[in-house]
Amino acid sequence: MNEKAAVGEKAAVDYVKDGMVVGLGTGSTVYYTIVKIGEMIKEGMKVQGVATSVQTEKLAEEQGIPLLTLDKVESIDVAIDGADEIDHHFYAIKGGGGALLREKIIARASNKFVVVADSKKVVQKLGSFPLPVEVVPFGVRKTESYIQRFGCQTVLRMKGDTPYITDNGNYIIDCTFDVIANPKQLEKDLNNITGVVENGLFIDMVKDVITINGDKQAILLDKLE
Ligand SMILES: O=C(CO)[C@H](O)[C@H](O)COP(=O)(O)O
Repeated sequence: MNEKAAVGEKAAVDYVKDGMVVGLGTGSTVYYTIVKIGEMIKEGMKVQGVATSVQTEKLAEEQGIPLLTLDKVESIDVAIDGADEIDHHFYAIKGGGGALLREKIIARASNKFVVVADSKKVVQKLGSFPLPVEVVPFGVRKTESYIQRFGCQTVLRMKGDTPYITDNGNYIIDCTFDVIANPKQLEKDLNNITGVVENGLFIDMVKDVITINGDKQAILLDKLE
């Protein structure tokens, strides 16, 4: 079994229980969680999902997972999602797939937020992966210049010849820092810029991380406090 399948399926089996409302992340790792939840439902378990993207909505529907909108649920028991990078303090970069805003809203609304990450995603320091920042299209070049003041190189994400558009109708600026020295502060600073909607740093949100150890087993990562 590949690493993504191993961590993705373990999350479904270990965290999703009968009667739960589950936040369904976006991407190629949580794909395996969603497919597994679909199987569990076919075997008789009652689970409802809240999707973090249009892409996940489609996948969940294909797998027979009943969906609710966020404002219809009282609380989300657990949300499960991938990450682009995660460190040992459980700070994460997300948004490689462009779904960071809905992912963060759903992670925030969940009683427990679990990240599924193959071994390549676990890093000592965040920053090798360009940090996605969702911005409103109006005045994007101005917003980009304010972001650059934090010492990064920026690229407006494109899809073909036109800017990539998120499910919320916004743009994404990918920001290369190499190393993010203080993720906690940077998360706040970026969100203080007028024109920034949200950034892909997830700070003090992740409760558990499922990854792969040296023996190729899916395990819970130890957290450095
Ligand atoms: O944040 C995300 C999407 O916005 C994904 O969770 C992240 O990009 C990881 O994706 P994958 O599991 O495909 O590597």
